[in-house]
Amino acid sequence: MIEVKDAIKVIKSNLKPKEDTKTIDIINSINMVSAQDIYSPIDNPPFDRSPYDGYAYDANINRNELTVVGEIYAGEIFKGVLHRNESVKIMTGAKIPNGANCVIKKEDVSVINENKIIVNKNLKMYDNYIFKGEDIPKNQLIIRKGDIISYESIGILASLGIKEISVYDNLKIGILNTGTEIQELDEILEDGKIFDSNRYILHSRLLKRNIEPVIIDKVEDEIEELESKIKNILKNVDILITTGGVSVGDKDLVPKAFKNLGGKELFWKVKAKPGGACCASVLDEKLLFGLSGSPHASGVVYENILVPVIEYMSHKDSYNTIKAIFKGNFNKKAKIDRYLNGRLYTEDAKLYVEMTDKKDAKARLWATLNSNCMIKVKKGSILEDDQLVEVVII
Ligand SMILES: Nc1nc2c(c(=O)[nH]1)N[C@H]1C(S)=C(S)[C@@H](COP(=O)(O)OP(=O)(O)OC[C@H]3O[C@@H](n4cnc5c(N)ncnc54)[C@H](O)[C@@H]3O)O[C@H]1N2
Ligand code: MOO
Repeated sequence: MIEVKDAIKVIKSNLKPKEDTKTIDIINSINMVSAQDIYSPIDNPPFDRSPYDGYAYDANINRNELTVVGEIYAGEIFKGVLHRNESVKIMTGAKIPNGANCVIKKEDVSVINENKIIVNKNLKMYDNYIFKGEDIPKNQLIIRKGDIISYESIGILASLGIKEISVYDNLKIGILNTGTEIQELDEILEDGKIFDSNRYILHSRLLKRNIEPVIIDKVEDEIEELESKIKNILKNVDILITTGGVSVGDKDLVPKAFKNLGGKELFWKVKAKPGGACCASVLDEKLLFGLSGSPHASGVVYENILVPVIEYMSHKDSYNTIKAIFKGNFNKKAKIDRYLNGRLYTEDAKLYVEMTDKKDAKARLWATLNSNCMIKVKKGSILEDDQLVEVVII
């Protein structure tokens, strides 16, 4: 039995981040990890432009009455050159014409007629003037290899005309739900059987992290069939996650199957409550991870061990824990770290967390319904009202 942090460590030391890359349209790149440094190929903005609707002119005027010699809208250009005491009516975003070096807002002029204005403010050169490349100059490093693509970075890429980028390929993950008792949702529930909820929870958990499982299958508690399914799935995945069959029962065959197939066992059982029943092996640089069949227990291990591992293998690092003020009481001491279903909420600009399952019954799915986090109770401790607690964002 090892600590959660050591479980993560031992997996990381036996597996490398996935190096495969692919080139994709930026529209599909949200939350992907860039596999390249990206430099700006152009200046942004690509030309000197006006920040206001107004009039562009040379600030070195020698009178405040100016002749209006033309008008430019955004997207258009003024072909001539402005002379002193001449101006051009200009709209926000339009290219500032040659000869002009400032823009006066429309509100700051008196219009005499179509061809004449009086400027009511003294502007200096480059007042109200946006320079070419002022936002992002050409050759600027905008995204580093390893950066997670955000919608802001997608916006910047688009503004620079970059349509495709190279990213690390998604991890290929397979799900294998084990158990003779589990049934498909469209079957009639037989006596002694249950519907397979783990598959749906796990699939959704992966989707939430932008990972579409490549294979989803189920298998009864029969060692040969189990081994053969695992073997087949492994051909196409980087990580295989199983649920069920990892404890000490006669039909808890998953650790045995991993071993029989030649997997190197990294651990069996971790110090977490619930979730202690789980196992991990590596085989051909792939991770075989056996989660417990119990839905909350498997969620604890998924969020606290698998997420950091998945993030690591995806070149990310975002195991999120924060501190919040605990509301309520929890008096059960345990010899190992415990994880409670919780709900974070804010009140008067403070972050609070409360339990969603007063009984902390590990098998209860209901308690997970309104949960948005897990509350960590360190071994040997209890929780008191208003104390600060560590919370894992899920
Ligand atoms: N003698 C002992 N018995 C058990 C121990 C122990 O230490 N000694 N540990 C208990 C704990 S804690 C847990 S957790 C479970 C872990 O069991 P497994 O991981 O082997 O999982 P199963 O036995 O296959 O299933 C547990 C539970 O979850 C239900 N289940 C299974 N698959 C699904 C699914 N796809 N969807 C919904 N529910 C599922 C299954 O029917 C069981 O009720 O072992 C304890 N026993
Ligand atoms: O070990 Mo079980 O996995 O506590 O719920």
